[in-house]
Amino acid sequence: MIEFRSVSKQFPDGTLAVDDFSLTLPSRQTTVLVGSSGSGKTTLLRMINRMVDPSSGTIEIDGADIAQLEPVPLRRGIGYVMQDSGLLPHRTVIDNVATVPLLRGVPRKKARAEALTLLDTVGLDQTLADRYPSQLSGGQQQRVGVARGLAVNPNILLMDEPFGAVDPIVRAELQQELIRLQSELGKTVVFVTHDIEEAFLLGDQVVILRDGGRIAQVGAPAEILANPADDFVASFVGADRGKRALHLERRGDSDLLLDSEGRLAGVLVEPRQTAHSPDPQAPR
Ligand SMILES: Nc1ncnc2c1ncn2[C@@H]1O[C@H](COP(=O)(O)OP(=O)(O)OP(=O)(O)O)[C@@H](O)[C@H]1O
Repeated sequence: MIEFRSVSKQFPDGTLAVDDFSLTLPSRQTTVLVGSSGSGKTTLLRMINRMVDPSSGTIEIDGADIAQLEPVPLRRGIGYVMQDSGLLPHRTVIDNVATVPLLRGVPRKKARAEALTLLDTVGLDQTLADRYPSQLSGGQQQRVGVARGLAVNPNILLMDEPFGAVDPIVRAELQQELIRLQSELGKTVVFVTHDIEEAFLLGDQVVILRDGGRIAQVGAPAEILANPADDFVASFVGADRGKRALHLERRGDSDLLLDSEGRLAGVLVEPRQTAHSPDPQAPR
């Protein structure tokens, strides 16, 4: 579990990127931070692995205040996947995936064997192992980026617009791949996007941000769709309602969450009926 408590970040030039942000991110679930450009998503993500330190407030991982942990080992134990894959251009695919395990002292042969297995995990043919990143498609590069993020077998996987730079078809494939991976691996995923459809597709918990990392609404996709907290959220989630991939429809006594082809993606359960399900905001 990751817990932000009254976290703010002001950069030296005075920009208040995050203003008093508090949130619990449950273990083994995907939390998606979604908001427009400059709303503080990347800053929030980078505070989890101490690439950025808060100006005030605390962040805990499983009860440990990360300000008390050494940044480098902390960072090496958390998977991080970025938009441009962040691969080292002069290293082969296999060496890119094995980089962090090697830095952590895993013997070379073992690190490479594990990296080969990870290529399978992310749906890449092992024959690509000896290519350089420039010899791969954008989608393949992103898969290598995900494999690299998983290489240290982290409990936490941070993903910063990982599918933002690929075309829509490849993007849809990568999204499905992540859903499959997550159902197998059960990581605590924190995913940043500015695409609300992607947020609803991938998120167990979706956090809609205004500027300054202020939370406009947090909840499961169906809850947000059914009860947008205010006009800001309503317009954010309904900007292209006509083409919406996921939408709610009332059938009899139930609110059903349907995809664009009318297939059932979920059933909305009223909060009062979920007394036994955990409240994602409740401290645990
Ligand atoms: N190193 C920095 N120094 C000063 N200001 C910064 C720095 N990094 C980010 N900011 C500012 O902090 C605010 C939040 O930035 P951040 O990158 O977290 O937003 P974001 O929601 O991830 O945006 P995007 O979707 O465009 O990536 C912005 O106003 C940005 O200009």
